[in-house]
Amino acid sequence: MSAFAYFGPAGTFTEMALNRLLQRGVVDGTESARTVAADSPAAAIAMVRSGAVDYACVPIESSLEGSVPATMDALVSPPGEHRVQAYAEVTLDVAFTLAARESLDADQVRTLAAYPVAAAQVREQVAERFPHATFVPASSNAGAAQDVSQGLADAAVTTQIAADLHGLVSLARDVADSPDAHTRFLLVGRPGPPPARTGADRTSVILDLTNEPGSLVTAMTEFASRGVDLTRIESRPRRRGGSGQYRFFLDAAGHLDDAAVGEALRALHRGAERVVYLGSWPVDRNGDATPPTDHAESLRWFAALEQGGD
Ligand SMILES: O=C(O)C(=O)C[C@]1(C(=O)O)C=C[C@@H](O)C=C1
Repeated sequence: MSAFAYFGPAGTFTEMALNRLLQRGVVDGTESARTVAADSPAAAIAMVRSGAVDYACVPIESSLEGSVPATMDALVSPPGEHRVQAYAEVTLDVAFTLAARESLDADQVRTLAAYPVAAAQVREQVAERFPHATFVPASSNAGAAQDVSQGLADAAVTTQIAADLHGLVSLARDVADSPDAHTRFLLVGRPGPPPARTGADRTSVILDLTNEPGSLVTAMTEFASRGVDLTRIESRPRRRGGSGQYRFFLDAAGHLDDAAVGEALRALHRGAERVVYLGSWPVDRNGDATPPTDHAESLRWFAALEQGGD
């Protein structure tokens, strides 16, 4: 049996994402899984590092709010600790339920408990439908429902599951400022062999670069010159070692076993101060993950030369 932590409590989108990953059987041990709620993405990942659980499911990227900083910072290993590695991803459509302890008119909603990432995704809709409401921060979408059930706010921006779990009444369903809002989640474990290449994979690395002109351009060129598409580039402060020091999170289309990606990573390792491999895994919703194919052809040509071929 394997244990899986998720950013909880029960009823978050992250729990739904984990359930989807378990149904798909993306790693060993999903048939008899034990799931554990954690207070934050960082707490879920810390449980992986300490060995308390085998995997953690965490949100990584929202289509409306961008990368989730709390998760990115937690993916960076503290000095002296092993890295963590992602093995799978799932993308969920995200629409929120606004719920209260009893049926309320729109102008009776004065305080609205919301996880800040969620508030940012419904701000326009809320201003239109609940013009007198002010957001008060909650610890997660499910936490918002819990707060309302305890009388801490008039209504919650939450998930339908969490509203039901806490016995709340829905005031509005499917609320989102963009109709195709979605969030991508990662399943993170301790280091191991990546899942087999599928031909539609994502590879992720964290780079610490020397602070000198052109170091980021040079790193990105290792991918570009090999025809590898970068699907996400983010920077975060290093938090240690003084202000103005950043690290870079790069997602590339392709797998460690795609020749072009492997070569790019080896070149990065030669040039960067530190390269942390975050894994290679199948892309859930494809569109931008096709690895370059011509590179394998150049390797075949080179191998043939060594054998005396043309
Ligand atoms: O609180 C939740 O329900 C979560 O799963 C977290 C989270 C996030 O942090 O991005 C996930 C999806 C939504 O975009 C809003 C919140």
